[in-house]
Amino acid sequence: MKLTTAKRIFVAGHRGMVGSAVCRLLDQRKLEQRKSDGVEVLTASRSELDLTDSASTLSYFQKHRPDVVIFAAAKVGGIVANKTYPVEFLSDNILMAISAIRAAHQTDVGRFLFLGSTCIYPRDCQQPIQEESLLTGPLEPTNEAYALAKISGLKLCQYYRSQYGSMFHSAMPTNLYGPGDNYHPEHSHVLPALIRRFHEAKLSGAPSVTIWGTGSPRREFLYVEDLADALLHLCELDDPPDWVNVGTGIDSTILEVSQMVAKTVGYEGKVETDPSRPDGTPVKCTDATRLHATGWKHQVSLAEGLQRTYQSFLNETQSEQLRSV
Ligand SMILES: NC(=O)C1=CN([C@@H]2O[C@H](COP(=O)(O)OP(=O)(O)OC[C@H]3O[C@@H](n4cnc5c(N)ncnc54)[C@H](OP(=O)(O)O)[C@@H]3O)[C@@H](O)[C@H]2O)C=CC1
Ligand SMILES: C[C@H]1O[C@H](OP(=O)(O)OP(=O)(O)OC[C@H]2O[C@@H](n3cnc4c(=O)[nH]c(N)nc43)[C@H](O)[C@@H]2O)[C@@H](O)[C@@H](O)C1=O
Repeated sequence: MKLTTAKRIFVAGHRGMVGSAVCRLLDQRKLEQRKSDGVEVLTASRSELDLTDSASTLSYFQKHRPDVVIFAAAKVGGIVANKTYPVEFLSDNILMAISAIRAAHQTDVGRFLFLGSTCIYPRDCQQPIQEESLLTGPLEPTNEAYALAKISGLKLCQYYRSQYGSMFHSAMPTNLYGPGDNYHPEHSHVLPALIRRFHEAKLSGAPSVTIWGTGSPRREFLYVEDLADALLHLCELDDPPDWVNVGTGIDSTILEVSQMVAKTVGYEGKVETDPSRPDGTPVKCTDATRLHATGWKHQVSLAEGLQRTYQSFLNETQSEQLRSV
């Protein structure tokens, strides 16, 4: 089953940054026009469907019978949220993955695309990170819980595919950013945290902004609308990889990235570091060879993506829709 032949497409986590970008892209591609042929994009808020509840998840799948599932629901957060709440990051994410993947099998879903993260790879694995590095060494302690849940989801998809022939496969996105991100000062990822902090410093005229850690870790960033495009592309492949990195192959230090954010926001003060805060993985950059071999490459540079994200941050702040949870 391919996306373009599906009648019912379930986007799990449609209110999140990734799920909402996938829904916007489906809409742009006029899948809505196929409504006359009975094509539907299915969504369910958490109050309608708690995906950690396997019985409710199975009944939802039995009732709505999706053909294709893009699974962008998860408990998500930055380095401090992951480090502080390992119980929830492991248990919620593993329950969601197992409930949904099993329900998909039990209701004959034609394609299931699971989303993991590049934090599944060993902390000190060879760079750039190839898919083959999975399970070759210890995980980064700050996100071990989340990574274990994501590895389980990826492996469960792979096992259903090999044991039952199900078209279940996974994408491992690198660090993401873009419209609809979470701007919580402590729990968010680095880019939304810094956009907010530099913006507030500009407004208050603060002489300096402090970033966490030493500023030396290297990270790769992908604009969420590029990710949405990659996910739809993967859903069209006849024989997709069991799991594939989705990234740009380009990384920068956190200090360099913070200077880019300052420039985007128009902040002219100093940038200071706080080494008492965790650095996490020293380097995390994907090898995008497997992805490129499927015929997909990112389009949006970090400088351009930051401009677009800052604009959406300003719009979200003005309309009081800023997510900060
Ligand atoms: N953001 C990033 O940098 C990266 C994200 N990813 C992966 O991409 C996917 C999407 O992440 P992102 O969009 O950033 O995350 P968000 O936090 O923005 O969105 C997550 C979505 O999952 C929903 N959700 C959480 N728990 C439940 C539950 N128990 N039942 C039903 N729905 C639930 C949330 O619902 P509600 O709106 O009600 O809270 C929300 O809509 C995740 O799998 C994540 O692991 C991978 C790499 C990097
Ligand atoms: C996507 C990925 O995201 C998480 O891993 P992470 O890559 O470490 O994510 P992060 O965005 O929170 O931090 C990146 C770097 O940036 C530095 N940093 C500076 N200043 C701020 C700051 O103000 N906030 C944050 N969060 N980080 C900051 C921070 O110290 C670190 O060195 C995983 O837990 C897991 O969720 C996962 O898969």
